[in-house]
Amino acid sequence: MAPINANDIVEKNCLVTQKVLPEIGSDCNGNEKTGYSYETLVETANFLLSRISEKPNIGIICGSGMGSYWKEGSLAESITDGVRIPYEDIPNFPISTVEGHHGQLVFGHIEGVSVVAMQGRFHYYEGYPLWKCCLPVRVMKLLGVKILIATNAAGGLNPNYKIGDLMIVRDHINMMGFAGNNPLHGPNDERFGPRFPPMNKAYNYEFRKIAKEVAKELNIDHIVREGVYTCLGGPNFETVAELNMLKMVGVDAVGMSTVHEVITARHCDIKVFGLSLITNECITNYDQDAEANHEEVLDVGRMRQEMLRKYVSCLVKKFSQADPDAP
Ligand SMILES: O=P(O)(O)O[C@@H]1C[C@H](O)[C@@H](CO)O1
Ligand SMILES: Nc1nc2[nH]cnc2c(=O)[nH]1
Repeated sequence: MAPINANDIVEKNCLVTQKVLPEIGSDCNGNEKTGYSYETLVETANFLLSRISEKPNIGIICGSGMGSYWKEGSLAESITDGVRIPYEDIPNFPISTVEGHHGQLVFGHIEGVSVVAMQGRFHYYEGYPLWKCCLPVRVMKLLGVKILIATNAAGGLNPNYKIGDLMIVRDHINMMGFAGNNPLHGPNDERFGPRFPPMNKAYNYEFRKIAKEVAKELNIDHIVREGVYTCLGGPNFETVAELNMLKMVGVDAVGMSTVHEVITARHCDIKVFGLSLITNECITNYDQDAEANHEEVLDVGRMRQEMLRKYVSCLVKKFSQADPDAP
């Protein structure tokens, strides 16, 4: 009998179990996939359009504790005329593996505005390359989305921030990008956007101004801050030395998402508003007993659920009125 060749087993298993998708591009060694083709994402968008009766104007990414779960009173639950489509039913979509992330798209209305919300997002630490984490943003573009509200849970590094505060994202530092890990890495398709997109106006000025005004109207301005967010790859929380380094370079809040989604959105000319819920205090000295943990992140999300629902709902309405492109 011929000896068993491990390669044959792997290859056979791959043929049976691997769903072959038309990913495009490669790195200079010719083996790293860098995206799905425009045409593939059009297929995904057409599938979704066949399930809904109105195109969404605003896309919302519900992060950990920001409506990523389906609970009474959450932002995603407040969407009226809701059409819910689980990620696993959507052609070419990844699936959500994070506790507290429901894993579905919700189409419908908030304050009369047509929206699509991601209940749960995709993270690098789940094993997805950045382009795949951001695939839904490109699909949103193809669905007609003009504005993206990207929310996240983050650790508060600014010593003035308290647990439960909200941070309007003024800007980000693309730490993973410093090492060349970027969702736009690989061949560029001009139908999405330019090869070298600017990022100095990543977070829309007008929306940030509106968000501060709305915070005053809702009487929550005492907990609403504005600052700089950074994303690290995760899944571990940071060491004391790492946090002190981030503090030195001007980071106010640390998370594991958003930055690459925002880059992808700006690349295809979607206007962006970013909002972080400060779910824990970053520990920047060695004397503290406390340790960061995901349960605390979800608990603080639950605690702020009602306020976030109100705040983001108002923002949806005001952004839609302020955006001359949005119907
Ligand atoms: O999905 P987001 O960025 O809101 O969630 C953050 C990052 C990790 O997924 C999780 C850690 O608790 O919170
Ligand atoms: N990287 C990181 N992500 C978070 N998400 C929620 N809290 C944190 C944190 O402290 N660090």
